[in-house]
Amino acid sequence: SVGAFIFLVSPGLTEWRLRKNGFTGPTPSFPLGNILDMCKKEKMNREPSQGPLQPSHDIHSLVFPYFARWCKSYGKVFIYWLGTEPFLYVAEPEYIKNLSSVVAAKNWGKPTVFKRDRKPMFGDGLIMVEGDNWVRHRHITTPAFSTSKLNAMISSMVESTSNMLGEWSAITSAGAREVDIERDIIRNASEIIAKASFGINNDEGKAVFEKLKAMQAALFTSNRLVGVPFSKYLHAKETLKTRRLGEEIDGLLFSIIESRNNERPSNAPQHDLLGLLIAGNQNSSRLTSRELVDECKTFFFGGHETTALALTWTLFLLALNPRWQTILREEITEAMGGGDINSNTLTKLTKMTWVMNEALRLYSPAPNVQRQVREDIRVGDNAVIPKGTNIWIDVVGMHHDRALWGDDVNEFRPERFQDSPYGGCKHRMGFLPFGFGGRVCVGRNLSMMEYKIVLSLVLQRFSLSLSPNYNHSPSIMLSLRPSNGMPLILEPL
Ligand code: HEM
Repeated sequence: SVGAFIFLVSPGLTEWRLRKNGFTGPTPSFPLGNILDMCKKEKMNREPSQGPLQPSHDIHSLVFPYFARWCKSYGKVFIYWLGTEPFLYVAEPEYIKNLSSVVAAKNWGKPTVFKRDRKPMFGDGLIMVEGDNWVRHRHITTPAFSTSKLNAMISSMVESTSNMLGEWSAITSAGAREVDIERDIIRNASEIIAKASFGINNDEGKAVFEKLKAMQAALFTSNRLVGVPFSKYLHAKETLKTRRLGEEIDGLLFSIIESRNNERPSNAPQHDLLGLLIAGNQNSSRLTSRELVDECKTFFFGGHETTALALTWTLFLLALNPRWQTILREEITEAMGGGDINSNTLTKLTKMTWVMNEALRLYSPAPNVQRQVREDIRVGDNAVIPKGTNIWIDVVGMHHDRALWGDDVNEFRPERFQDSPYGGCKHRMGFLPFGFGGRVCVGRNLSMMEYKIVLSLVLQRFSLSLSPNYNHSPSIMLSLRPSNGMPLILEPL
């Protein structure tokens, strides 16, 4: 049929146009593109190369062996193929700056493959919407993330975290010392984000939370082959399960929104993000209930694992660097002055901000930023990037690039952020843990607040070291995770 013909031929045409425009890259095969190459090399590099207690932070060739290899042959900007989709690989900050000056935030697309595969998680929420719709979503969501609004969430974050630490204390006082902190930190962060997004103080909220967690577990098994045609049929059972859970979650969120819409204005306003969106949802560009549902899911999926992993990798780095545990503990004690954590305390934790940045640099939870070109664009001399090309920005690659950071690139040195918000990187677009331009992460203040609260409470109660059972194997499962968990030894203080 004509459809099949276009399906077979159009990637070839794009490949031809890209090559004609001077872009090189590994030769793709049909229909998998360069995927086999990517899978093969990944397995070969899985052998642990160091002892468990001296893990190396030089992780680029470990997590993206194929990119590290292709960079050697084709440089920091080249084309590769995920299935039948062309991706422009970019690990060159100046190139990103140029892209950013040619394409306005609202004209960026998100890769179609990525949208389709993540539909159950993000729907048409802020991460995925484009054009004028993105402008409208961004405009309505941004005020909900203002510092004054977020401050109302501090006490609930403290409460959830204190429960987790209570469990850790019970474990240590029963004689065990090793805890897989990754699992608990993710669980805590998912509770925090559910409370912050739509509230879980009633049965409906609790049910949404449980189903979202189940959906995440199902997505992990089904979402591996991004871009390969028909791959969802290989995981038919999980695909079906996710779809059913998705419908149940939507139904519950719709009814939460409906009952909130029907509440009298005299009722106490809800301080979660959904409540703030509903309160700010007055004029003609308001978000529909469908869109509000998708924002709730977007905040949940976009907001908890990323923050949890920033914390997990930080605790790992601190376990290896006891001196920084002491430095932070002193800063926390001084900032709190014997009182509780509040918004004032948090702003005083400047060294903790350096540590967060350094952890986000070495182990960026969002290992890449993805975009799609909606119109042919011209970057630099004559090279035209054809409409439909996906852009894959290798954040891990840039964060570990010696040419950008210097010889101490793979060392944990938070003080590099003391005088520079880019950590002394030679190019300010070389440090992109939260993306760039108008589409930069809307939740970064929320994540920083949560990060500081959790880290302060942990460091006040425990001193940390790495368990001999830890096996250093960071890998990409949507986000950058320790593939064998994060067992730490906790010493109560
Ligand atoms: C350490 C934690 C986090 C990291 C590393 C992170 C990272 C990112 C990155 C890389 C992007 C893409 C930006 C781009 O395309 O240029 C993004 C966008 C986004 N993030 Fe985050 N994020 C974090 C926490 C959060 C939290 C807590 C929330 C919400 C509660 C959130 C919600 C979003 C949303 C809605 C977008 C889409 C923004 C837009 O396209 O306008 N993120 N984030």
